[in-house]
Amino acid sequence: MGGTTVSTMKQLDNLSGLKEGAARARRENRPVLVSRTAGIPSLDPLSFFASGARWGARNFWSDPDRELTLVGVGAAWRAEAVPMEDRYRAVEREWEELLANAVREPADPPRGAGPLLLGGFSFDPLRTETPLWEGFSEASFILPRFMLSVRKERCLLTVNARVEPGDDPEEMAEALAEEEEELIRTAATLSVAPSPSSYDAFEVEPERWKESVSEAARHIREENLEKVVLARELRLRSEEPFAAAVILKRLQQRQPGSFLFAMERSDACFLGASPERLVKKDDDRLYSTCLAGTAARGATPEEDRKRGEELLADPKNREEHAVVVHMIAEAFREGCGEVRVPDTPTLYRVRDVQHLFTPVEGRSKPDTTLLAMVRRLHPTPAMGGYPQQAALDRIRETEGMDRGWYAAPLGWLDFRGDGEFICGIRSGLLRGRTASLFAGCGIVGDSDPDSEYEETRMKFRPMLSALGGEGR
Ligand SMILES: C=C(O[C@H]1C=CC=C(C(=O)O)[C@@H]1O)C(=O)O
Ligand SMILES: [Mg+2]
Repeated sequence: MGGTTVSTMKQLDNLSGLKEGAARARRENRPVLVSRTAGIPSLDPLSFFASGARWGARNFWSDPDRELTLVGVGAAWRAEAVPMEDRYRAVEREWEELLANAVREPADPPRGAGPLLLGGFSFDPLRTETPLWEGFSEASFILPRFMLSVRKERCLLTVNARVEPGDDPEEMAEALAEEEEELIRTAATLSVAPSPSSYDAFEVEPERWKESVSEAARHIREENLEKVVLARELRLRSEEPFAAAVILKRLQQRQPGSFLFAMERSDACFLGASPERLVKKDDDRLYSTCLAGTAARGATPEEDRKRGEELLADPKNREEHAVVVHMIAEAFREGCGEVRVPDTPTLYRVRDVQHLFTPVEGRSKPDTTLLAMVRRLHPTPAMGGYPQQAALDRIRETEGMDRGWYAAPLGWLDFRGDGEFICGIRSGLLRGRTASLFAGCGIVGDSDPDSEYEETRMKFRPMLSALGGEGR
């Protein structure tokens, strides 16, 4: 089959939905979303991501088992919420409104395909905004123009378009078919190969950070605060611009067991390999994970096991962890029935560290939406502290940096209301030749500043290694 025939067929596919959408838009005198999903030959998600540079607004998402990978390119529609309103509800409402009169082909696309938003919220809508995070607003979700979904080796392409009253469906179908053809042709031939790169790194006020840890620990001993997470920043500069696709490739190779994410907003990209799920919704099932309490990996299997056992028995880390389990279990009991929480944590090991781990599950009550659960949970004591408000006040007072989207809820939400959000840790913000990496630690009453500092060093490693090429 020749190239012309293929693109003509695609155009026709798009056309029927777009015609229906255009008629509906005219009739109702408002924009209509037209979304078409179809199987395509196998494509490498990272090649698709790299090929999408021209369209911008790229979003990458992959779960820890690599069962589902989503790559969005370009924006057919955006939901952005202003700080003063309930940002979770605002995004939900705009999404529901857009979906209400949408045309879907097929009507019931498989999980992880069809109309789906990718994006995130900032950590703290009351933060003092700095230029560092320009483009990353308090809520920013994108419905991609083109989205590749890879699920159990199967590739699907979703094409989304917003049809305004008066738009010409034939013109739109032609433009979409041309872009789609270019995107897929480039992705099929391009391969993302990491080349060695180098950078200079400097720590932003490490001594001041240690002092803030001592001060926070004192507060916890003396006042009505149980735990607070304090983070710090590492700033890097390279000769060449940092390339998100290459860094994702290294993260993919080196960080099995972690979610991979990349979210591009204007000329910057926030990306990372986070082991921490905030909440996942699959029909009426809800899942969260409590991940808090950290130790190094061992150089040998015996040493690794020994460190894991010590972590499981360590009172300071168990306390850090227990506060998280208590809060997440509580939030689940409010939003769900049949909540299941194991009594004791186990270990979750990723390349550079091991954590205490407790999974939490429940069945959502009929009116419990995914974003309602995000609102209930964020920030958990693994990202903020406990009690929540007192911890946020302490962070604003002592951390002295704009967290932006670091440690914030990032994820996806589909047209059924299913989706998944993670906590945006083990992450960094790329902008041209500079990168800012972030890492934080749960501080409790007997936290020691030097060991917390060492813990942040370990937590920087996944990103440092991914930014710097082989052997780091
Ligand atoms: C806040 C971070 O980690 C959290 C997640 C797991 C373990 C943590 C800890 O042991 O302190 C932190 O609460 C980070 O990596 O930046
Ligand atoms: Mg810790």
